[in-house]
Amino acid sequence: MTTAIAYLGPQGTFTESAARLVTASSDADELLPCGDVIEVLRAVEVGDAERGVVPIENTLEGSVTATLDALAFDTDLLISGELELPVALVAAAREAVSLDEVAEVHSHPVALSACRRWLSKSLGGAERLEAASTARAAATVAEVGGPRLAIVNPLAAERYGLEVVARDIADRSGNSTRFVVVGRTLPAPTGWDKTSVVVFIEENRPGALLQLLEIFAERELNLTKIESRPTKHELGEYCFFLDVEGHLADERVGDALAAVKRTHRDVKLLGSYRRSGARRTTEAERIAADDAAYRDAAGWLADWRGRIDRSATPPVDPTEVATAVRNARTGG
Ligand SMILES: O=C(O)C(=O)Cc1ccccc1
Repeated sequence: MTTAIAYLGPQGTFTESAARLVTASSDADELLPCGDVIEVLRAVEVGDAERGVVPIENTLEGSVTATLDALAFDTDLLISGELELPVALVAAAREAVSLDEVAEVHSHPVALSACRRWLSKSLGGAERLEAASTARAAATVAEVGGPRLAIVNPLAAERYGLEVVARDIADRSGNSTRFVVVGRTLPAPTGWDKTSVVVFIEENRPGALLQLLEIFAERELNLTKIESRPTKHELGEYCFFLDVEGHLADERVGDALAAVKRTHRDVKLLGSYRRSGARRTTEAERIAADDAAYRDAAGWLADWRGRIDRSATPPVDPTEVATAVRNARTGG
């Protein structure tokens, strides 16, 4: 059984840095670079890797839609963890080039969008070419050379022998990316967790989304993400990606998910896993206290249900009472 970790490659991607952190805290013995997100998932599905690491969200660009769609439509693997990393973007070329000579800029769509302003200000005339990853773009530019730039991780520039021509080119500082670890396991609760689901709303009717959100609001559950994506069946038909604080083993979260399943049926669990960032003790305590209250209430109800006498017949029959009342009125 392999312990390899598949990731969006080739070597030098931001995802590789994330995968290395996962390796450092596990017994994984090998990193397996893959050409795109679907390939990462396939590597785990066929057993070439035990887990996979893929980018899911960027602070400047929002969701990595290829990943959301792959998780919703192309696999039954589950998210088992997440991590957030700062992302520094540089522009690099095979040999020194002046910015006004650049004819092509290659990179992953998220990286191209994250430095949109710099691109239009400094490279207005250059063609933008999307690559499967930043390192893929670096490899292309290293191979072809000429008046071409790749927008990449500084480490990738070094690895592919490129020369950095501009640094810190993202539209805002503090650009970071969230990566998820996917596999077959549903990890146990840690007290600081998150649950991701996709809900397919069957009927397009007023209030359908509100009804879904109310399930969480009524239970005082915090949603950290809500995003709609086309279902790809019909124009105008959407599904909703929700991230809710807490683990599906938490009573309150379980209760909400059961309500979502009851009202929407077509619900896909994407995973229940430890949230990134430091655990907030007060929040963890609230969840524990809350679970105790839910269990108390369930126990109270179970006690009363246990006292039901199923052999007892009702002491009065309403139809007999109605007949008696009518007869008394008519003097019959
Ligand atoms: O292409 C990469 O290096 C990736 O890991 C995907 C990505 C691209 C841009 C920002 C963050 C992650």
